[in-house]
Amino acid sequence: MISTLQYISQPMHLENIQAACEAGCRWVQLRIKHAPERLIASEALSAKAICADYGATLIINDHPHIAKAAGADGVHVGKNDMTVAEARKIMGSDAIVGGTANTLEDILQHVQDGADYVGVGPYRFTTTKQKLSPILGLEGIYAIMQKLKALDIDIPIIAIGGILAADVPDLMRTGIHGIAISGLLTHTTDKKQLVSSIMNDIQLCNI
Ligand SMILES: Cc1ncc(COP(=O)(O)OP(=O)(O)O)c(N)n1
Ligand SMILES: Cc1nc(C(=O)O)sc1CCOP(=O)(O)O
Ligand SMILES: [Mg+2]
Repeated sequence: MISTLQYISQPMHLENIQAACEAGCRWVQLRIKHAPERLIASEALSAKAICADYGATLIINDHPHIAKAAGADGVHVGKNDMTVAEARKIMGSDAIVGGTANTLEDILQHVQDGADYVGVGPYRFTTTKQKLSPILGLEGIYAIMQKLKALDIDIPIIAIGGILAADVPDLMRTGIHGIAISGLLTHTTDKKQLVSSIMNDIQLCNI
């Protein structure tokens, strides 16, 4: 089952992951950019231990070999990484493999490659990721969801990029499965309140 609320980690990764889990988030993506692979591998092992304590799913960004070695639940790959199909070969059929999309065509490719979910963004401008694809906004995400519906394609779509708590109801009404947040949760003091109010909004839109 793909969670409807996903936390994407930021520096002070282990502390932030612990805090996200403590606040009630049960899906974590370890996203460490521009660091030696041995450091990412060691952080992945520690992140795995934290997530195991909370029964949280752990996804490793960009690095299927590290994900597999750490016993993570899955991996997320984007345009500048290996393909979902290549990542699947490394991770095996039981693992979770997610891919990034900015267009309907990207999504269709990931579906063909056997993705379990697709992260679609950016919803709005964000400084968390460099070299952003074109901003989709609510209209862009809605248009993509309508096209998927017309094609009868049912894959969990996770919106990402600059998402704020107030965006959640409108975003969920486009038909997406859930959202991924990074800066919002990282920089919020009352994380428990934020997570529970977002989860509440997500649930209300699923009734
Ligand atoms: C859920 C989710 N969606 C999209 C991304 C972005 O992945 P990618 O395009 O590979 O960019 P980086 O995160 O590697 O900078 C993601 N990580 N998670
Ligand atoms: C990791 C990532 N991928 C994106 C994409 O558009 O593919 S946007 C993004 C950053 C998400 O962090 P925040 O919630 O702080 O904006
Ligand atoms: Mg990537």
